[in-house]
Amino acid sequence: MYIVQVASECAPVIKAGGLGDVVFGLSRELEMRGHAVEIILPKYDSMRYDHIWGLHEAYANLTVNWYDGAIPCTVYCGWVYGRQCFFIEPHSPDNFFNRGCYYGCLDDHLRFAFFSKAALEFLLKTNKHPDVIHCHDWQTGLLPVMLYEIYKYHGMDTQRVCYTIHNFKHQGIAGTNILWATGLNRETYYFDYERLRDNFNPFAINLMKGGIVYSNYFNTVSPHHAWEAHHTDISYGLGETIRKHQHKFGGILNGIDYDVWSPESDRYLPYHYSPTNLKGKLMNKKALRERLWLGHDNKPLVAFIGRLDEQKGVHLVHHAIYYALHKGAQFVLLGSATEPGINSWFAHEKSFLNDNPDCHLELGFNEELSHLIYAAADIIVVPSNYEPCGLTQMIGLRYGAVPVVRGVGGLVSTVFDRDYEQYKPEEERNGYVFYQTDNQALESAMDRAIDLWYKKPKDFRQLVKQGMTYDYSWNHPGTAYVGVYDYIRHR
Ligand SMILES: Nc1ncnc2c1ncn2[C@@H]1O[C@H](COP(=O)(O)OP(=O)(O)O[C@H]2O[C@H](CO)[C@@H](O)[C@H](O)[C@H]2O)[C@@H](O)[C@H]1O
Repeated sequence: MYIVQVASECAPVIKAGGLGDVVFGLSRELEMRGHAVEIILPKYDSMRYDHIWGLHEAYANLTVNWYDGAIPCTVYCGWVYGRQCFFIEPHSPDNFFNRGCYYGCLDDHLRFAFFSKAALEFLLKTNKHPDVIHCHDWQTGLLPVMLYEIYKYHGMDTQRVCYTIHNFKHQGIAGTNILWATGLNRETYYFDYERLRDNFNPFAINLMKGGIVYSNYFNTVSPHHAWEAHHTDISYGLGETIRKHQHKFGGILNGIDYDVWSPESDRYLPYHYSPTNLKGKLMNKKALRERLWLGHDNKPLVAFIGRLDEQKGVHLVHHAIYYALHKGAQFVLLGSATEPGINSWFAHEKSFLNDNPDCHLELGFNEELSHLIYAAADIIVVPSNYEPCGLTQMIGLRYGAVPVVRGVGGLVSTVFDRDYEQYKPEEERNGYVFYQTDNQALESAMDRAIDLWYKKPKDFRQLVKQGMTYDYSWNHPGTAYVGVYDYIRHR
């Protein structure tokens, strides 16, 4: 099969969060299975050019109609650890992707609507005929709309679209100017509840809704979150639309790329280790402590890695820091906040805890450091309010950091409580789960994890090993996505 991924991120060259990991990891898995995969991305000025090999101009004069005029683009091609990527660079005073950031601009919906259109235009002009176009999140929600309403009539009539939703919270709520910009035009036609009109804001269109309505199949990133999206209000107003299109909706659990995330071979780790030899893990812990000026007492190291926002349960993350210290553990946080309030809250905590030898808060995005933290940590906390899948608990498991998670979304499908899991035998349990959103719930799970580390180190090590032997690679999800692609291709 020939598959084209169209996304706003691909790790490690463009990574703001888990979306980047998924686009890269899934593409690698598909290629290993013999499928041809190409990835189309925006050419941001701020992406990590040091992770691209052989970047060269692939298509010089791509003209993309935009409002009444057109924007010329150059398309570059390069390899990101073996994956063939095309980077679209528009040339216009809008400067869509030269903003020193990936997201967070007032005209984000225009930037990514343009990108979606340019991706289709590129496929058309270069005579590429993928069997499946796989789009991700609101940024590319308009792609299937334009494919079926415009590009189908220019010869792109065999392409099928799989649309994956990684986060229902961000839907791309936009004005109808998007319709005029992209050439979809017919405002009354699209501004309909059956098509793009937002279910709650009667004056706006919803790009994610467009992706749902027009794709051949759409999914979120774990079966449990698919259930939540269907039956609870976690889909942020899209429940009605999901129910209407439930015949083509599913949940596929993400994997993690074991070529990138393996303590046996991780290129960022000073010491390698495996479930049968954990000595290297201890040495990484020492290395991290030295790097972050932490004390070397015999204490468990608790970590949090992730975006600092409401989704991740920031109030519980904050409580986890102080509770870990209170319980005689160390705490390392690596996180970045886009919301100014949360950013200054954690910046304040950082300066408050600056001289504490048992705590380090690193605010910002640092891929290299994240690997060392996973490898050094004994426990990783993921107290999310909601979590479509969650990669940090899966990476934590792989690196021997016992996850303490809130029982929502994909966390439920991947972490099984050592003491209370009913459906798994003891030797298949791998962490701790709590359900409520209050401090006491988190404390009860952290208590159990930290107490086991102190009081029954052998049992703790056993739990670590059980987690490390779980298979959360792309193997199973790869099969599931190929199944979906095959299904939509032959329907
Ligand atoms: N400050 C930092 N520095 C370095 N690395 C950092 C970092 N903050 C986060 N990361 C890394 O980014 C990834 C985050 O994974 P998550 O599952 O938390 O994704 P996120 O919530 O962004 O995305 C959404 O998409 C993913 C993928 O589908 C879903 O798993 C998830 O539930 C959904 O919310 C991990 O690889 C983590 O190590």
